[in-house]
Amino acid sequence: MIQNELKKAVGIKSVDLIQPHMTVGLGTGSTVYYMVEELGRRVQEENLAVECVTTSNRTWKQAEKLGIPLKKLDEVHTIDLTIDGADEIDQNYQGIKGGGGAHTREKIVALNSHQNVWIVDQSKMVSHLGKFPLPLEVNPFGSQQLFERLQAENLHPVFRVDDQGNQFLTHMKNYVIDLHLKEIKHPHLLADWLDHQSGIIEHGLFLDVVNTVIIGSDNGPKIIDHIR
Ligand SMILES: O=C[C@H](O)[C@H](O)[C@H](O)COP(=O)(O)O
Repeated sequence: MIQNELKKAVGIKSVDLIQPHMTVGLGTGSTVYYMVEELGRRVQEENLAVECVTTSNRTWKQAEKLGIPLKKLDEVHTIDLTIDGADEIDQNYQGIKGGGGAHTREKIVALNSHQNVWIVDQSKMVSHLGKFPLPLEVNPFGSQQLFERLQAENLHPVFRVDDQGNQFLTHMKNYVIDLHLKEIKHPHLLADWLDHQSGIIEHGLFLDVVNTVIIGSDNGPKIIDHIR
């Protein structure tokens, strides 16, 4: 199966986990796109009653068009379930997110959710994290000094640029620095160090977050449940 078909299959499958009257977090990305389309269909055709918060303007616009009831994060008390994509998941179900630069809002929503589900095609499953560059959302103020600090630590930073070669901006108008690490041997130690650097708004290591992973494979979606 081609990659988009795998993404579509897991996107559709994940909507089965949404129960009536849940508050649901909607992630961001090309896999989540299919989940949101299917959720919109069930809201429209099957009167599935839910309220949703989103992790990006992109997802908000898509969900709004489909008539999915939306709330701002600060308007809800709890989030029952969040469904999101991931860029890499290792054998301990730790992840890297932020390939689209949406990881700050994604992490805020994830850490406020009772359950987190990641939907991925099989290419995202890896033995060790780090082949995918680790995204950092950084404050533009002092970003050059931060960049040099990251260089001095041998973390191989690269400022992300957009298609036109301009500085990539997140929707909060911050920069993204990607760390080209090849392999992250100690994800918790790295996350802890990054958490203590001024100027880093959020990094893309999502550790001990996910409860369920749905992996798209040629044999159909495979659900790994009760991870934590
Ligand atoms: O910033 C982007 C998000 O973290 C996405 O969830 C992640 O990049 C996976 O996206 P996709 O499903 O398009 O590969």
